[in-house]
Amino acid sequence: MDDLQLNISAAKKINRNKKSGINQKHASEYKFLSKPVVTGKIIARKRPQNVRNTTTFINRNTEEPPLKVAKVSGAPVVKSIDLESNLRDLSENKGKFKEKNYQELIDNLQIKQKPRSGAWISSLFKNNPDVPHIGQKAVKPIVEKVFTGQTFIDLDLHPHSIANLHQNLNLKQLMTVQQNAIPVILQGRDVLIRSQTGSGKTLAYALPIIEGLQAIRPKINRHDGIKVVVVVPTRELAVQTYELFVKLVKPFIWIVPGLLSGGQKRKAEKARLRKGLSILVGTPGRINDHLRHTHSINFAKTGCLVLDEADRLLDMGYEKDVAAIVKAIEDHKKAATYDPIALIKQTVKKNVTNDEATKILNENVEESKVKHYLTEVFLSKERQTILLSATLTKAVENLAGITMQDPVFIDTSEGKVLVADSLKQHEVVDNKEQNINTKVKSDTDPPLNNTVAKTEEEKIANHDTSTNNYETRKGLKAFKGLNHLNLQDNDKDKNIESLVNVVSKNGIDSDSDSDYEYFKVQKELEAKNPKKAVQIEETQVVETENIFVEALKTAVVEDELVLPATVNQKFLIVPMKLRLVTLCSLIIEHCVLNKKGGKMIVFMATTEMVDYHSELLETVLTGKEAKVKKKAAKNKTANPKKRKTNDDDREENEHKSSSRENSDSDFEMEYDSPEEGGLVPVDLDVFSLHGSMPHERRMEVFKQFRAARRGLLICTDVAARGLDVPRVDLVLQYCAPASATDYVHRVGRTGRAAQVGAAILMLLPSEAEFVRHLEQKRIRLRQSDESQSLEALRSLAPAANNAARAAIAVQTRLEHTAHSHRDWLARASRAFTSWVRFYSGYPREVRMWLDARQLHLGHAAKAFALRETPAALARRAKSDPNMKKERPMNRLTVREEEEKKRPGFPKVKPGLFGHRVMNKQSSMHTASEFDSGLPPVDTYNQKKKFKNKRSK
Ligand SMILES: Nc1ncnc2c1ncn2[C@@H]1O[C@H](COP(=O)(O)OP(=O)(O)OP(=O)(O)O)[C@@H](O)[C@H]1O
Repeated sequence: MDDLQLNISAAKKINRNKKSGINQKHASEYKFLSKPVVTGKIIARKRPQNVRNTTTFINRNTEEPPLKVAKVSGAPVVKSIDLESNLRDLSENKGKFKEKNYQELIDNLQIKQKPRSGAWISSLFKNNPDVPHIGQKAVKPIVEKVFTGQTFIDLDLHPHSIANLHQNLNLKQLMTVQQNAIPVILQGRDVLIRSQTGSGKTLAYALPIIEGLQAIRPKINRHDGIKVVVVVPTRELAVQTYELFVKLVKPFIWIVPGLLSGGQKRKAEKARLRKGLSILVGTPGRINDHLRHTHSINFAKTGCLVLDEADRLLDMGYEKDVAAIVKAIEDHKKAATYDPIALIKQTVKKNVTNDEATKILNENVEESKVKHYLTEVFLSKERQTILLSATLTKAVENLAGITMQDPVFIDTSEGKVLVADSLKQHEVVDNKEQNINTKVKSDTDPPLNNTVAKTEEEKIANHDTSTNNYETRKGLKAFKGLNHLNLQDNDKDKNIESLVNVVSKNGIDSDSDSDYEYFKVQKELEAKNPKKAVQIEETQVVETENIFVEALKTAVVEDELVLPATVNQKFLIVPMKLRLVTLCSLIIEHCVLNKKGGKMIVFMATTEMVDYHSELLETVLTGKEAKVKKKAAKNKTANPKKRKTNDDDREENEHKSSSRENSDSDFEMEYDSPEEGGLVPVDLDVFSLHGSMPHERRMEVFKQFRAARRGLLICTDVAARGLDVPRVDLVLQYCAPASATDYVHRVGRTGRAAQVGAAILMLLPSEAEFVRHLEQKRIRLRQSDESQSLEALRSLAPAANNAARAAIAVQTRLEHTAHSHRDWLARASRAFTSWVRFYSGYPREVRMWLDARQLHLGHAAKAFALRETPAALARRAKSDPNMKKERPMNRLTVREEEEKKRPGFPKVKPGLFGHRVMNKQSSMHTASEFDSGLPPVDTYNQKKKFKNKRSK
């Protein structure tokens, strides 16, 4: 609306100058009109003032210095008269427009005013809300010790592995999670690991897996089938994990890791699968796609399933794919006939008799007994499951209940180093049974819980850290010396027996021991007879209640979050209109002025925001704009004029006129001397990453940013999980995260492996209390001084004599760039609209602090360098065919109708955890991370058919 007002004034001035040529008033007296509120009411009030000023305009001198005059940006005079008369109509007939949408009329008028180039009244520092200084509460953050002081030699590992770690990975000391997890994984146990970001979880599971595989005799080869499946949520993490496996198998070249995360066509991946892999690393969508469409993928020999970032994998969008993978492993293993003699004969690959094969088997069993039980798991029909994350959710608890047997829970936070072993259940249950028995005898005996609490296991479950270290872990001691397979077999038999008993009692035949079958049966029972179903639940509770469950439940309920102590966490409260310039300032300060060369990650809410901001910031800060303009000019001369629609013509003309104007200076209205608004380009590498980018580009960006010594990465939450980019020393959350968990993972991209890092959370004044939410989760942040936040811009606009003027110069340039072409404007509007949508979709848990109703959308538009009203922007977005309207789903691999029918994990877990589990809504509203990245198979076949037809 500023612009509207400004152009009206200018239009009048020109008309009247033409008529009279008399000057009575200086132009500067009317150039800084106060900003009217964007409502019809205000305009109606303002209008008579302009009418009264008519005489002054008539008497204006035509020879006013050009620098002081607002530019009309190519808008023809006739247009201005139309506008003027329209406005008069509006104001004078205000009462008569009842049935029309008054706001829309204004917006339409405003749209006709495009483009708003040239002179501009900056309101960057006007009408901003006060920045609250909320201080900080005394929060004692949970601290996790990263290194233990012990070395890899202290573990029972192959000497080649240790040498490889020293020489090729330069790793010597053990991290806490590695020290605790490696021995347990080597035992072949199912493990759930929680440990802070950057604490070395990947090596904690990869190293023992390689150890278990290399010990198999005769040596495995790639034709022996997929022994290990590692599922991770993003393609970048898949590449990273695969690369670690490649490094770890160097001394054991017969183990072949493989990657299924895109980058290649389905055909190439199929060929790789046919050739054979020992370890498969991939994203859920991609693996699932091959499960559906590639015959050579088979999990019959899979002895180990790893779900990294388990809580993320259970978000909506991934859950069904993960469920399908777990089911496939179970089904393939069930269908396979386990014949060790046949396996030996196949592996040895020469004609051996059965006796010889038995001899080899016995020798190898002897050999493997000396080593790890994990090796035996690989040779059996069993499966080890490893779940990992820095944060736990109820969905993970649920998954643990479904997929794990006798699991161990390892939590390395705050000296707890909790290792809760479910095998203690038998003792606990025994105690309970004893108590129940005693209770029958005497009602005066102490209650059950009191008795059990005295046991060692209960101490562990209650997080009694005094006795709870690695040495005193009863679970492991209890397990030592026992054959894992025997234990599992016994337990399993018991469980199956009880299940089958219950099931047959209820008249349903099932010989299945799979969790899925169990739940299918359970659901059917529930539907038939709810009471009987409850009976199963109760039976299960008594059988399986154990310290693992207790410890996990406590961890999920407490939901306290751990972040590396080496990260300096701050929050910065910035009024909406100043957000974009503050972002520029922080980037300059960190990536340009920092002599050491900073590497920074900026998290934004949507893919459109990432695209737009990375382009805009690169253009404005590095002076790329000039180069682009030159290129565009060249193209224009080279390309013959195309036929255009009326609309196109209009926009083209407007664009031309704006370019003409901008050839003088962009900042005449802001400064006495035009050069004050000039920006000095800086040397900055800008990268962008989000889930909707073409796969090759994504990988390229990821690898380039990893290798870069300095630079800026603007990304969505797709980069928030697991990515290990060296030397990232600042993480800026430009948009508030959707949960405290997301906050932790974003911050976790810095301060990895005990390195120093910093994290800034940028909040609006209305969002300030979000910090309290984080403090409740034991996250400590300090408030940053906002008065200093624009200082760095002075190096960008050296002629500006203070930070505020520099900010105005930068904002003006940003706005100018955003309005320099209709493509820019379309991109900006898309970004703005996607952000508004994102904002109104914050999960309920955080909506009280991140409340869309508190937003001033007019100010928000300014933060996107836009000059239009939110209504006009919304209309533009509505008519924009490129604007994504729906949340992405796994639409490339699975059709929508199919998707609805696909079973996920059961939502209600009877027994162990006994409550309803709702998976958290994914925060990646606009990312297509869930896609496998492969085209639908039908299209592929159709193409083939089409080609065949044509060739005939
Ligand atoms: N023993 C070790 N000594 C030194 N550095 C290590 C050691 N183990 C792992 N690292 C390094 O620590 C960094 C973080 O490791 P990793 O990516 O496995 O962390 P993470 O716990 O999986 O993090 P996130 O939760 O973010 O996924 C990596 O750069 C890795 O090379």
